[in-house]
Amino acid sequence: MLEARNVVVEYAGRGWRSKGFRALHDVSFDIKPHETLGLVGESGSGKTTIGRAILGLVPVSSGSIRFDGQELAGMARRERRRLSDDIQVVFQDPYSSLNPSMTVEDILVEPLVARRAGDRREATERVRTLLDQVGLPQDAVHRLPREFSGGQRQRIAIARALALRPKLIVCDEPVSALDLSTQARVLDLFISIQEETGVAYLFISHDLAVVRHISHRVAVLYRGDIVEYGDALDVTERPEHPYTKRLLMAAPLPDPDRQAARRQERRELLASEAMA
Ligand SMILES: Nc1ncnc2c1ncn2[C@@H]1O[C@H](COP(=O)(O)OP(=O)(O)OP(=O)(O)O)[C@@H](O)[C@H]1O
Repeated sequence: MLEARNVVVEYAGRGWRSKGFRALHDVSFDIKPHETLGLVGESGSGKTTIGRAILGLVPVSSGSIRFDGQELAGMARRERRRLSDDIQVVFQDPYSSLNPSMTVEDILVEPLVARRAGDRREATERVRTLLDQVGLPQDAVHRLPREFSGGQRQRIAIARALALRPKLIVCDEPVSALDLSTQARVLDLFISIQEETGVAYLFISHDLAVVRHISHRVAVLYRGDIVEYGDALDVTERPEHPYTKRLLMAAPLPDPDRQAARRQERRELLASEAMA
């Protein structure tokens, strides 16, 4: 679905004497329909830059990013706007990514109205479905973002990203600002939404354990280059590149059997909560 080939991104220097900075050197990867590609690397390795290049927020200096066969690099703004129904984003900070003066209903209706996706009644119906999908109560519609916890706000941001039924969501550190138990619940929500809707994710995180939990495949980014790329378990359990080994040593992963058992327990808990 998305093919990035030999992508180079250079940020312009600030002063007339300062040189530009090459944030991505020669980056290639694919995202298949319905899959999660995890992108892991330390701060400054270029993860956000990859997300921004896909979203058209930074220009690609050379190389190609194709989405459903269409070239995104250098695409005109109007065409890009049409595509933005298909590619959505969830950012890290659930406190600044939602307009504080809009109710949840307005936040969720806005993308539908902007794209003329049905009339107001259909939009209201869609909002109900979205709230169900992200596990928020129906009475959330009349409340403001400040009335919700960080995890709940991230659920609102996820509902907004889902509103137009995108094919791909760029998730840029979407659980990093949350405490550990909320992280686990929001990650499971991402997984269950994918099972339900088939949406694909580019899931950006500095945390190898988070990336392993959610990803089918993983790309490891180091100073603007992908140094390791493959099946999530292979990359995270049997890394070949010294940098990935270092990442793993810095943050050892929990025992995979225990992790799988905990994932199953959480699924059962979520299912029983949904039944209740
Ligand atoms: N607008 C900009 N102008 C100049 N340099 C930039 C700009 N944005 C990012 N950079 C530089 O590009 C490199 C990659 O940044 P990027 O934000 O993509 O990294 P990251 O892996 O997402 O890091 P973090 O996890 O800290 O967000 C960094 O060295 C950063 O300083």
